[in-house]
Amino acid sequence: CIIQKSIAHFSTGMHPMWQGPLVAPGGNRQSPIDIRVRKSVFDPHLKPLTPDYDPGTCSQIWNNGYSFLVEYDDTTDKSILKGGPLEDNFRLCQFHFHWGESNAWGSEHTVDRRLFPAELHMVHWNSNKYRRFEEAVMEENGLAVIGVFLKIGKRHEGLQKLVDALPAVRHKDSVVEFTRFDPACLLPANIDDYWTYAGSLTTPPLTEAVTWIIMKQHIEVSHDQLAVFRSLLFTSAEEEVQKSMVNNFRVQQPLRGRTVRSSFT
Ligand SMILES: NS(=O)(=O)c1ccc(C(=O)N[C@@H](c2ccccc2)c2cnnn2CC(=O)NCCCS)cc1
Ligand SMILES: [Zn+2]
Repeated sequence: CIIQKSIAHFSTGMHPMWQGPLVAPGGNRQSPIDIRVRKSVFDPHLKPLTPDYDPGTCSQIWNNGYSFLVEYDDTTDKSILKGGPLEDNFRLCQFHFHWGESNAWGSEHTVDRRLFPAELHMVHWNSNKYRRFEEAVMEENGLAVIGVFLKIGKRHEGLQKLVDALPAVRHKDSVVEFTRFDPACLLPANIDDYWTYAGSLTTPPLTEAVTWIIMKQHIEVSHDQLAVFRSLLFTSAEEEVQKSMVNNFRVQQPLRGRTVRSSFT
């Protein structure tokens, strides 16, 4: 999902644009949200998630001035997500993270108000119904995003290859080739236990196109690995004032009567 750089440029003027409009105009399914565990409803019809990713489709890392995106070639159905709450085939186009300046906060979603130091988003679009990402992102059932919470603990061996590449994309709009990375290594051991709800992109255009699938089990990364995320910059090499890329998360949004379903009791 190599998104035309122009979109990223167009939207940079509105720093800190993440906070963006607090709620999209007329939005009643905005993200992120606080997941109230006792209010979630067990749905026995939810199937296990069946991601099937081909590391060969990994292409590059791009610092787009809000996060760093690891992008995948999504011109074929080589890296797809099926099952869970999804009726169709969803193609992986990119993954990225949100994190804080300290380990005390950084995630976008919370579980019973509990914050995590960071959150991984794996972004997929509905390739049964749409021909490309840009179409799907405007449609109600266009996207599926897997959210995984990160906790500080032991070093994540699979993540290290990505961490080592980050200094090459320190500044906004920098891109570096990045291949043969298997995104499945970032998923927790148990992907059968998740919450799912209808929501939106958490950065502009905030479109209400996302089926969110939030993993109950977190992954662990080391303090030093997360510190490298914080060494990235929101700003481009030309700008004289450099701003650390931290706290790139959106404030929580009202549930507006939505039900959060769980795949587990
Ligand atoms: N945080 S999240 O998982 O909810 C999330 C997932 C995907 C996108 C996204 O793909 N947005 C791009 C887009 C391009 C075309 C139409 C609409 C949206 C865009 C807009 N300006 N830059 N981009 C590039 C981009 O990928 N931004 C994601 C930032 C990391 S949160 C945004 C948020
Ligand atoms: Zn995100």
